[in-house]
Amino acid sequence: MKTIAFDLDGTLMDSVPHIHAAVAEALSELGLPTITVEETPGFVGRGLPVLLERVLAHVGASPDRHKALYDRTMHHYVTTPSDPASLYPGVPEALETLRSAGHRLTLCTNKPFAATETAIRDTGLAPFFDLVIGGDSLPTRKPDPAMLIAALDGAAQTLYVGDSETDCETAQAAGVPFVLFTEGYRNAPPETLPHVALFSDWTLAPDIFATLW
Ligand SMILES: O=C(O)COP(=O)(O)O
Ligand SMILES: [Mg+2]
Repeated sequence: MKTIAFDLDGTLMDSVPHIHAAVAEALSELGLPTITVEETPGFVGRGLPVLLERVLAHVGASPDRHKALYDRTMHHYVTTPSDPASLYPGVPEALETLRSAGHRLTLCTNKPFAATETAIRDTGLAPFFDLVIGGDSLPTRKPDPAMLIAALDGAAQTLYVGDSETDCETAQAAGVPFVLFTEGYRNAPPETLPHVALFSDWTLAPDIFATLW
């Protein structure tokens, strides 16, 4: 049995439309300029507090608006349903195959825990995971390794599957083999991120992972 930890946004789910909707609604309520869907991936990856710091700087608003923006964004984040169609094709089938093979699956995401719970409930992913660590579950977030260490829970044989520089740095810091999903919200070319494997198609993931042990 292996323990495989997964990132969520940009790895299992194309969550940018959902994140954008929550942030844009909150910006509008606060009377601030908005952001586009196209700009949104550039803000994602280091958790919601950092995302909103980046958004405030981008729209030219004062950092003093951060708490109000955080509270309103969280409200929309947890009350706006996530669409199961936002899962990358083949994700539920791949997780099912990995579970059936006896592996333990966990989630290690910088998305706030409450928003993670609603997203995995709405998209039907919740039953696959033995453990969920969100971006506010611990005092630190990725790329600090503490979240990933907690998500792997002392397992001897592990993998971390993620889409971004943040995930790669986290895996390196934790000493965990990193598998890169290439279709998420990465800025740098794949070859610049150390990885034991990479893939772009979830239907191939279980077979690719099986070559790693
Ligand atoms: O919320 C974020 O900033 C990114 O979330 P992730 O860690 O699931 O990619
Ligand atoms: Mg991600």
